[in-house]
Amino acid sequence: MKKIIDISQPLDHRTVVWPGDTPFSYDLTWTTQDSGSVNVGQIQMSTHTGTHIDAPFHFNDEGQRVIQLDLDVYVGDALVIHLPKTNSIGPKELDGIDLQGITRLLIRTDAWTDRRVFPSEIPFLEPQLAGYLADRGIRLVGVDLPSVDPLDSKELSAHHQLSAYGIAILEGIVLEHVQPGAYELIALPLALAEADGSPVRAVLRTIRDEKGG
Ligand SMILES: Nc1ccccc1C(=O)C[C@H](N)C(=O)O
Ligand SMILES: [Zn+2]
Ligand SMILES: [Zn+2]
Repeated sequence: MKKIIDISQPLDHRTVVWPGDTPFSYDLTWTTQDSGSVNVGQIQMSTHTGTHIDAPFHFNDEGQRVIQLDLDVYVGDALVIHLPKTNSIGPKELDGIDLQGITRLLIRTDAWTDRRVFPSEIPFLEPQLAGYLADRGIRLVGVDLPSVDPLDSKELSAHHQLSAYGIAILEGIVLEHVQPGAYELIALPLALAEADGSPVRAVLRTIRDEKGG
């Protein structure tokens, strides 16, 4: 059986959000007692909460909204690489990693493992990484961090460069329990027609069948 590894952050009122952004809440609009039959919930959240994807509209007024995104990118073979203790990630950090035939690259930095607090500093993707990845056929990059740019960045160079090269952005994945290697990724956004981003349930499936077929 192919094993499913959950790489999503759980969403509840404790989930840490970008400073100043909408906290996550789940409340019951009706309880079985009120309604006589059902519990019906409502959620309020920022589109950039927990494990999520960015649509280009997040950083570009003319950019694609979530529903316009090509879903192919969010399902398929992915390579998990481990780059701990690095301040930034550029072509140099990927030197020696064979990206031949890789379409989706997930980077485990282990720089945000205490997810009860928003990090004060994170490793970021160097803008020149976008062209390097695109040249090698990468169409999605995922990070175990709340952003691909430095937290205080207003230019969002990595976001813009990745988007310019047609590379999709997946943020806030949980990889500390994942060994580097090849997997199948599934991280589909909701069919949000207007949104700039979407929470995803991100999972990895092991490629090779484990014992028991
Ligand atoms: N929620 C925010 C509120 C204000 C300013 C930025 C954010 C972000 O989410 C940026 C981050 N690079 C992101 O794409 O998730
Ligand atoms: Zn985001
Ligand atoms: Zn982002």
